[in-house]
Amino acid sequence: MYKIVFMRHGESTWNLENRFTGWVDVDLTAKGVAEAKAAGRALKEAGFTFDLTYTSVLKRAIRTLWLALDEMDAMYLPVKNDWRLNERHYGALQGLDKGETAAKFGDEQVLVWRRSYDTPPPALEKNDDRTSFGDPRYASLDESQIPLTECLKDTVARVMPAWNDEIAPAIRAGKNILISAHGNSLRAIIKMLDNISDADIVGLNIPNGQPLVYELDADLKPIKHYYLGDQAAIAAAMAAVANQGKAK
Ligand SMILES: O=C(O)[C@@H](CO)OP(=O)(O)O
Repeated sequence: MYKIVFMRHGESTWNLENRFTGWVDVDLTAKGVAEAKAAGRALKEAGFTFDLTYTSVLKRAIRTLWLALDEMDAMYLPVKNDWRLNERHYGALQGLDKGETAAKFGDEQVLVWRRSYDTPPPALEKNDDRTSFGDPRYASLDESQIPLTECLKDTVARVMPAWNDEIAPAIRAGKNILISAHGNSLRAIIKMLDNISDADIVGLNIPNGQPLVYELDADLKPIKHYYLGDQAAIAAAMAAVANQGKAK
């Protein structure tokens, strides 16, 4: 039996402001820092140890990982930064207020943009200042790999090669792995692992800064999964994420 732990970053400044974030590189709030440290303590207290860690190239996930590792006294662990674990690109919605967007376009439309499997948000224009073209962290990528928007299906298509080519072989080699990533890049991995239908994935919301443990069989099929920590608080945090896209 294998185990892997996933963790969404702690609260970011744009989570607090309720803005669509995607590939924008915002940092953690003080609450996000506290969540990341608490996640590290929870992992340590539950006896988890790791050999290898993965995160995105966005600082909210990277800092969450660093803070959690510090709490575990495990900052020596290798950290692999992979752009393919980035948040889903939110296209022209990046920077907009989620509640205001719902008031303008309706809760239903915003739910489709936030959670549907194959309907992307409106795309950025190529000459929009908000594109990631020219950002040095993506210098090794072909321009065609840098999204202007993404639906979850697109995110699955970029995350899965990272899973299949890097992470799954490391799990099979017996490495204990911690992944610090994002709400929608984790939804992409979980959809694939649990074989969640395109319809049911709409209802899956991931809370900030809560370690999510997956136990996997020899074929890397999930046996069970559970969040560490206070289950009522986690359920409330998931419901709060679901409600972020509603007009007040
Ligand atoms: O804004 C985003 O990039 C994501 C995660 O914070 O939000 P949502 O939950 O609306 O997909």
